[in-house]
This record gives sequence, structure tokens and C-alpha cells, in this order.
Amino acid sequence: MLSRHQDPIVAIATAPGRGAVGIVRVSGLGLAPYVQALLGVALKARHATYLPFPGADGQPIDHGLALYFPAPHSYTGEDVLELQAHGGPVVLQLLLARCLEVGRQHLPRLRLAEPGEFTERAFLNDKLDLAQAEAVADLIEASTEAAARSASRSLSGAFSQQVNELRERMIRLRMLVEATLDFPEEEIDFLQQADAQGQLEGIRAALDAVLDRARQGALLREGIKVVLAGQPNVGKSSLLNALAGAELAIVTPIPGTTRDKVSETIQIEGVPLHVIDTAGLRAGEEAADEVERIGIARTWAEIEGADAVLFLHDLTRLGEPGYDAGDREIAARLLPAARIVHVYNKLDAGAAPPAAAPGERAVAISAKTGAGMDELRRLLLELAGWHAQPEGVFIARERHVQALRRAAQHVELARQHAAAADQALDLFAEELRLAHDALGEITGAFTADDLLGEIFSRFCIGK
Ligand SMILES: Nc1nc2c(c(=O)[nH]1)N(C=O)[C@@H](CNc1ccc(C(=O)N[C@@H](CCC(=O)O)C(=O)O)cc1)CN2
Ligand SMILES: Nc1nc2c(ncn2[C@@H]2O[C@H](COP(=O)(O)OP(=O)(O)OP(=O)(O)O)[C@@H](O)[C@H]2O)c(=O)[nH]1
Ligand SMILES: [Mg+2]
Repeated sequence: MLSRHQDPIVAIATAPGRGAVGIVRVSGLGLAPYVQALLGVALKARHATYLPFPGADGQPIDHGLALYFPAPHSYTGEDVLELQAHGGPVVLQLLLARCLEVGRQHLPRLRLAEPGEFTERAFLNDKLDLAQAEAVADLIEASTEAAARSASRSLSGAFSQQVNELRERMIRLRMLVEATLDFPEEEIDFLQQADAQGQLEGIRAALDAVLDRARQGALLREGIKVVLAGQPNVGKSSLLNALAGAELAIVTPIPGTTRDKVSETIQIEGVPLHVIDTAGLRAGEEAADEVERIGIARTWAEIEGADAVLFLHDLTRLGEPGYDAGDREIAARLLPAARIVHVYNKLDAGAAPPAAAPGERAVAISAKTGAGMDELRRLLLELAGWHAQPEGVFIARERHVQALRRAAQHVELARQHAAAADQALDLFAEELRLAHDALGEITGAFTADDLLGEIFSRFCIGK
């Protein structure tokens, strides 16, 4: 049975809407007769040819550039034909329809490509590994310059190369151990001779460095969710506006102004922060109307899912018994404290902030004048776990970070077996194998079909 991976495919490769140029792309094996039938000429490999794109009646649909990349020297590794036309949606739809129509006679299985299918072919034909294919999508999705640069770095193979180097070091060490296992009489001296512990330490240090860079990359890709919380009127909406540099949320002196959440993605040093302004948390049994009560329930739901909570306090009201009690009540519900930054607002109008408790993150700001905002941004990056990476970050996904963590756990178990009195070499080798396989999931050396389907289905059409 022929798999869907063998069907020739076609799609509009450029973004929907109008553009200066639009591209229809065909990929499959044995496209040469099809190209001849579609365009009436044979195209020179990898040369731009300006020519009419004829419709069914022989009249040109458009004039444009045709490119033909014979297999295997193409993006997908198959024959690829590109029609670079004027970028109008109707022109491109007509060209697409014409490609399918000619396909019915000359390329019977030609069909529309599914999302990500061109890149999936590139992966299946070993043009890209899985981490690089994912970087293609991440490059297109990148919302900041830093994210785009690191996606480009991963696409060119920097991440994969480090993963592969680690895998090779693991294989070498494993082969050494397994050779020893075959000659048990020599086992005794193995660890000293091969310096297995030293090699393992080296692998572990390299793995930690890659994990750190990948974690930074995942941060650039996913960002973190930051919730602004506190009593009514403390200046949450003002802070959102100050962070965003735009009047997004309504600010008034009336407590209870914000009811529904207002979200905005901002960036600090290229790290996306998804900031959510919420309804002020009214303490105790204080009356709030129905709308505000629902708003407050939603605030708590947002706090549940937050990576960081900015707990705002109003410096002009510190010391008011009712106000202080309200803050204490919120603080009691806001555990665990690790994700919290205490933000003392209205520095321009209020008292000096209290001294921070040990281990507490706190900053005094004025959302109005901008005082303290740089320190707040610095604290947010620190909370996110961001630190400058001299060698540059490569984009990575949560699944890569998980695989690296699993590999690190197996390396640690291997270390324990090597250090144990009985030096269980078979178990040592087995843990190394598991670490090696975990890394293989990153580049797609071992990856279940359903995971592949899941990854590529999230691409846009025509990619
Ligand atoms: N017009 C156009 N621009 C594009 C793409 C495309 O498919 N078409 N790309 C699509 O994402 C990206 C470029 N990616 C590409 C990757 C490899 C090959 C390619 O022909 N590779 C051959 C030959 C390499 C060489 O000559 O050195 C190969 O790998 O064998 C083409 C595009 C971005 N720009
Ligand atoms: N002096 C001074 N006033 C501020 C500052 N930040 C906010 N305010 C004022 O405090 C009042 C409340 O600000 P908001 O940003 O609406 O407060 P909020 O926490 O969003 O309030 P709710 O949505 O009602 O929970 C407004 O009158 C703001 O102008 C500040 O840094 N200094
Ligand atoms: Mg508000």
C-alpha cells in the first residue's frame, strides 16, 4: 500500500491575503512530465524562468517565475516546482486549481498538502532533523527578534549538533562498558582504566550546559504568564499600562474599575511576558456586586495558572487597619511565595516601602512616574529564570527540555551505579542507553508516529 507520504502535494506557500508575490509549490517524485504538461516547457534545474502560467483554455492565468528543483536537491528532498506569481488571492487560487487539474491527467495522486507536510517530507527525507523542523515553525511564529534569532540558530542545526555530540559521547562510553562486560575477567580495572567516572562527569557537565541553553530557548518561545493582583485601586491597571507603554486598561480612582481581565504580551529583552490585569481582590465580607464577585473569582483562577504574581500594595494606604488586614488575607492565599514579587506602588505619593522580609522579592515603583520600573523588569526576568547567554540561545520547546531532563536523570543513575561498591556495569550501561534514547527523541531518531503527526499538524498550510 502506498503511504500518504508518497503522494505528490501542492499548496499555496505564501501567507493568505494580498502580497507583492505569491508562491504555489508542488512536491513529489517524477514531476518532470507534469511540469512539461503544466507549463508547456521543460525547466532548467534551479534556474528562474519567466514565462506564462497557462490556464485550461491556453490563456495565461498570470506571468511569473517558475523554479524547478529536481530531487534530491530541494527543500523537501523530492522534485519541487515553484510558481512565483503575483500575490493576489484569486490568482493563486486559480493557479492552485490549475495545478490540481493538470495533476488529474499527469500526476494522478496530486492532492492538497496538509499543514506542515512539506517540512514533514524534508524530515522524512533527512533534509532536516526533528528539532530543525520544529525550528522552521518557531521561526515563522517568532514574536520577538531574540526568538527569531534563536530559531534561526536551531534551524541551522546548532541545537541538534550539541545533542548529537552528547549522544556520541554516550555511545562511546557505552561501547567501552559493554566490551568490558563481554570479558568479565577484565572488568575489575575497567573504571580506573577508562576513567568512566571522569567521562561521565564530562557528559553531565555538557548536558547541563545544553539543558540551560534549551531552557532559555523554551522561555523565549513560550514566555511566562504574569498576573497582576492586589486590592482594588492599588494601581494594577496603571502598572499594566506602564509595562505595555500604552493605555490598554481603564484607570480610574474608583475601586473596582477592572472587572474582566485585560491581557497583553509585552517583552523584556526579547522574553515574552503574558501580563494579565485582573479585578481587585476585595477582602473579607466587604460588599461587592455580582459582576465584581465573578471578576474576583476569575482573578484567583488566573493566579492558579500564573508563573509569576505581582502582588501590588498601595504605599499611600499602608497602615490603614482595614487595608493591612486585606493584604494579609490575600498574602495568606497567595502561597507558594516563590512566584511572588511584592510591588509597592505610588512611590511618588506615599510612604517609604517596608523592609523586605528575608527571601522576599520586593520592589517599590510608581506606575505614574515610571520610578522603579527597571528594577521590576529585572526581577521579572530573574523570576522567569532568564540570564544572558554569551553563546546565544537556541530555540527549544518544552518537549526538548523534558527529554534533556530525562537524559540527565539517567546519567545521574549511571553515576550512582559506577560509584556503588559493586560497580554494576550492566546497569551503568543500561542507564547510558536510556539517556542516549531520550536525547534521540529531540532530533527524531526515536519518535513515535503520533508525536510526529502532532508536531507537523501545528504548522501552517503550505509550510
Ligand atoms: N522560494 C522559496 N524561498 C524559500 C523557501 C522555499 O521553499 N522557496 N524555503 C522553504 O522553507 C526557505 C529556504 N529553504 C530551502 C532549503 C533548501 C533548499 C534546497 O534547494 N536545498 C538543496 C540544495 C542546497 C544547495 O544548493 O546548497 C538541498 O538541500 O540539496 C531550498 C530552500 C526560505 N525561502
Ligand atoms: N500617585 C499615584 N497614583 C497612582 C499610581 N498608580 C495608580 N495610581 C492611581 O490610583 C488609582 C487606581 O489606579 P488603577 O490602575 O485603576 O488601580 P487598579 O488596581 O487597577 O484598580 P481596580 O481595577 O479598581 O482594582 C487611579 O486614580 C490611578 O491614577 C502611582 O504610581 N502614583
Ligand atoms: Mg484596574
